[in-house]
Amino acid sequence: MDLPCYSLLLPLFVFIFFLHKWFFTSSNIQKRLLPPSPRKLPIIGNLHQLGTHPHRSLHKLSQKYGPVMLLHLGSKPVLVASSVEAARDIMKTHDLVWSSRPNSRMADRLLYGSKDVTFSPYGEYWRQIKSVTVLHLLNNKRVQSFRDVREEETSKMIEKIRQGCDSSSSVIDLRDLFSSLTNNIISIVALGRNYDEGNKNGVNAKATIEKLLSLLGAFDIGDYIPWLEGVNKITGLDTKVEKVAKDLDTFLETVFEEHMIMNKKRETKSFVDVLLEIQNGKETGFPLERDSLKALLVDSFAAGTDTTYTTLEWTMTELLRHPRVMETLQNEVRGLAQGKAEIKEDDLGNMRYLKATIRESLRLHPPLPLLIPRESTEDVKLLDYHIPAKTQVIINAWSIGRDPLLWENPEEFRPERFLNSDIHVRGLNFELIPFGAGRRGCPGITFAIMVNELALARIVHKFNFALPQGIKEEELDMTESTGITIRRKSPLLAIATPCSN
Ligand code: HEM
Repeated sequence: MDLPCYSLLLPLFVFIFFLHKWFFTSSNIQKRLLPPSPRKLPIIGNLHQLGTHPHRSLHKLSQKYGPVMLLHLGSKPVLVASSVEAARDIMKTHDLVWSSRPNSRMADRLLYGSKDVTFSPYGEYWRQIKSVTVLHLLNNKRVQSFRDVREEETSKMIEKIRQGCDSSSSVIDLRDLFSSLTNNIISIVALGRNYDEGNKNGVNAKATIEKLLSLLGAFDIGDYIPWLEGVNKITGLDTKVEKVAKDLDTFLETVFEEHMIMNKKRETKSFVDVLLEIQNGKETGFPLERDSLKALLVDSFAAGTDTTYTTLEWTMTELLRHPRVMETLQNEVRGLAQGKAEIKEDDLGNMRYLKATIRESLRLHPPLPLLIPRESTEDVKLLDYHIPAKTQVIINAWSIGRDPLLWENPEEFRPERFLNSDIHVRGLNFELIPFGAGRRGCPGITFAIMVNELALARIVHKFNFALPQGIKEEELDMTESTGITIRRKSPLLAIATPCSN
C-alpha cells in the first residue's frame, strides 16, 4: 500500500524537533560549564583589554567576572586564574594535566627549538632536562658550592657603593648595582667566569644577553593571531631575533671551546663543566645534544638574572618608603653581626626579619606576576568548569598576593605578618606563589633566595640609605615597567652613607 507523502512529514518533524532540542541543550551545557568571559572583539578577541600592565588589568576584570575567567587572546582561548583555590587546583590537584607550556615562537627561535626547561612542552624530553637542572645544576650541594662566588661578588658590590659614597655625586643607582651583581654571579656559576668585559669573536656577551631577555619578554603577535606573523618582518622584529640567536650561538660555542681547551679539574664546577661531564649519558641514562646544553645555559640567564635582581630592587624600594621597617631590619642584622667585619652566609640563618622582609616584598611585587603560562594536555575540570585540552592558563600571582580575603591590609608593606607564619614561597602555600609550584615550579628558589638574603643583609649592615634630596617617602615613583618581568619603570636611586660603627 502506498503511503501518502504527508505521512512522512510527521516523523521528519519529530526528528528535527529532537535534533534541535539536543543541539541547544548540549551547547547550553557547554556554555554553563565554561568560565565567564568578557565580551570579545573580532580578530583580536580580548587582547585590547590587557593594557600596559596585564596583571593589573586582569585583576580588575577578575573582580567583575570571577576568579576563573576565559579570555580570547587573538584566536587563542586563555584561562585566567586569580584565586588561591584555582591556583591550588591547577598546580596541585591537576598539576600533571597542567604541566605543559604553550608554544612560543620567540622561545623556539632563541632557545634552540624550545629545548630549554622553561619553554619545553611537557613530555619525556622535558622530564629529562628538568631532572638535569634539579639534580645536577641546582641541587642543594651545588648551590652551596657557589657560596664563595656569592660572597666575593657581593663584597665587590659593597666596595662599589663605598666608592660611590666618596664621589662628589653621591647618588647611586641601585638597579645598576643589583643587576651587575646577579649577572656576574650567574655568569660565573653557569659559564665559569665573568664574560662581562669586551667582545668574544665579535660578540658582546653582556649586550647579547640583555637583548635576549628583552626579546623573550616581547609580545609576539604571531603567537595569538598566526596569520599576522608577517608583521614581525615589517617591524624588523624577525631580523633582530635572528641576529641575537646567531650572536648567542657564536658566544656559547666560544664558551664550550674555552672549556674544552682548558679541560682542567676545577674546584668549583660551573654548569658548563657539569653539562660537558654528563652529556654522554653515562650518569643520567640519556645523552644530551649540543643544542640542549646551550639551551640549558641560556635558561639560567633568561630565568635567573632579571627575576633575582628585580626582587632586590623592589625590596630596597619598599625599605626606602618605610623607614620603620628599614630600622627594624638594620637592628636585627647589625645586632646579629656584632663584632664581625662582614656578614657571611652562615650568619643568615637567624635573621628572621630579613627573611620576612624578602617574603613580604615577593608578595607585593612578584617579579613574574603572571608566572609563566601553562597549557593543559587533556580535558580537565577546573573548580566547577569543564576545560578542553590545549587550553592556556595564566595564574595571577600578583592578584592572589593582594587578596583581602587572604591578607590583612594587603596593600601595606608589613614584614611582621610573616614572623609567626608558616607561609613560605616554596610552592606549598598557594597564597604566596612568586616561584610557581608543582612540577613546573621554579628550580632556582634556593639560589635566588641566597643571593637576595646575602646582598640585602650586607648592604643594610654597612650603609644607611636615604632618598635623593627633595623626594619624600610617599612621593617615590612606584610606576611599573612593561614586559614579562615587572620591575620599577625608573631605576632606584639612593644616597648611601657608611654606617659609623
Ligand atoms: C627571585 C627570583 C626568581 C623568581 C621570582 C622566579 C620565578 C619563576 C616562576 C614564577 C617560574 C614558573 C613556575 C611555574 O610555572 O609554576 C619559574 C620557572 C623557572 N625558573 Fe625561576 N625564578 C627565579 C629565579 C630563578 C633562578 C635563579 C633560576 C636558575 C638559575 C631559575 C630557573 C627557572 C627555570 C629553569 C624555570 C622553568 C621550570 C619549568 O618550566 O619546569 N629561576 N621561575
